[in-house]
Amino acid sequence: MRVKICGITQAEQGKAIAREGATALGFICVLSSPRYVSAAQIRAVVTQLPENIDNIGVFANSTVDEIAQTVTDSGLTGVQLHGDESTEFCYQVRQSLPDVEIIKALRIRSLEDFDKAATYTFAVNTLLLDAYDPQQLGGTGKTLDWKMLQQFSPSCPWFLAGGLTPDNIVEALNQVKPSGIDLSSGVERAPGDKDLDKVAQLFARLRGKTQLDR
Ligand SMILES: O=C(O)c1ccccc1NCC(=O)[C@H](O)[C@H](O)COP(=O)(O)O
Repeated sequence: MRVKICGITQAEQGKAIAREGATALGFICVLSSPRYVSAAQIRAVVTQLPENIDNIGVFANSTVDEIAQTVTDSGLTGVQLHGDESTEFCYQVRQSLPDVEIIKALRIRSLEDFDKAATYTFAVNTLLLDAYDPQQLGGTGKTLDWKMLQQFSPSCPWFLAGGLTPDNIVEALNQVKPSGIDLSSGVERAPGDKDLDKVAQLFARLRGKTQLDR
């Protein structure tokens, strides 16, 4: 299973989290987020990481040119589209960046959103399901209805996100079988400042539960 830890801002924390077993790190490229990092800051982190780590930039309602420029400047290997991007826009990003993993994040409110998610599978490599919040796009700490997610089986790999913590991860994975998990505020001291004890606790619980990739 893939494990993505999102909202990395510091190289030392990124390196430590990769050593613990993360398969992917997420970097927030959304200016309004307290976890925002510039392309230069991302590059300073990714150059210190092992090559097998996926480095995912999280964008919301950016243009294709802005995304492509950030990928070039930073060394990102993946792009997560976390705003209101259409299927056509996702496809355009995929065409522009053929060697980059394209992840579409959807903020789920009801069962109907599963049908919407299915419409993106032709345009992206991977889906990510996050919790809905009227004020914040992501990093909210809110959980999804895991029981409802038992009905979600898209034709592409997908990440479960939203309020996952070392304390609830085993319960979540007992109910849902995603291809990967994504955590941010559940392993933080403050926005953008990861709590390495919580990260260690998370991987200890995962090792007892599931086969990690790598
Ligand atoms: O984390 C942010 O600040 C953020 C801001 C704007 C768009 C997306 C953002 N985060 C996206 C993520 O992938 C988070 O990991 C995801 O929302 C889960 O967060 P959490 O519920 O805190 O685990």
